[in-house]
Amino acid sequence: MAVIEIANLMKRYGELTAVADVSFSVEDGEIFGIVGPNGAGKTTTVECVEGMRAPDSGTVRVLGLDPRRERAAVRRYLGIQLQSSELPARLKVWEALDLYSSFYPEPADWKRVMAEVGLEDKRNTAFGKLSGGQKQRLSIALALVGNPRVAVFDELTTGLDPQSRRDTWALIRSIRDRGVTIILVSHFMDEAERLCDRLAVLRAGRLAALDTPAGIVANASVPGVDRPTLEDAVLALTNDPR
Ligand SMILES: Nc1ncnc2c1ncn2[C@@H]1O[C@H](COP(=O)(O)OP(=O)(O)OP(=O)(O)O)[C@@H](O)[C@H]1O
Repeated sequence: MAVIEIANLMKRYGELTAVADVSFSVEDGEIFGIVGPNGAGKTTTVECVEGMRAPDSGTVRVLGLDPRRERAAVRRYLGIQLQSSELPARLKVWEALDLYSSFYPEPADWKRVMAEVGLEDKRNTAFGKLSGGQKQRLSIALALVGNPRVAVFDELTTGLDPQSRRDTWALIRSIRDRGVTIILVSHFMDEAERLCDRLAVLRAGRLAALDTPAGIVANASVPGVDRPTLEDAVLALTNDPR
């Protein structure tokens, strides 16, 4: 079953066409990655899924609902990762979780979510005193506290040390194993390869490829490289002057 369906999405900012024509579906229980260079339209695409931007044309459906016209209903099903700078510095970890869970009609038990992301021992710590990795884990917890069917993570592990990145990947897998469908916007090809079931590769607002990471590598034509990596394949697709 498709949880998210995007058909011929187009979005302009004035003269600039950020998303020209993008179509894909995300299946229930997938970890679906969106990759591509800066400015390719990744964030704009997920903002249309979240209902934060109105498409100029095309359709977006989340569990069959229109994220603009049925925004309140869609918000109940979607967990969105905050940019970590968006929380007040003095808010404590438990207060943030308690506050966010109050926004949802059927929230998860925030104490369980706090334990799942490994922040129990920081429950009384103010947001401003957390390390970068702990802030990131709190932002993941806040995306999960509403008990979402779909969670959207944009640049999940940017700025994290190698161990924290691996811990975050394990956390994302365990969230998926609980039945949450995940959309991940990433610049890290190792992350996309290890975590994602399928990838949409965007280039200048269009789909350059839609396949499993292994499928993208297998179909890549990277001149002069015998055994291309996913990064080689994605760079070849997104640098193609066609
Ligand atoms: N609010 C806005 N107003 C005007 N132009 C915008 C706005 N948001 C994004 N853009 C432009 O739209 C294009 C696509 O931006 P978008 O943020 O969707 O790309 P992205 O693939 O997420 O890039 P990045 O990897 O740098 O985050 C870019 O050229 C960007 O400058």
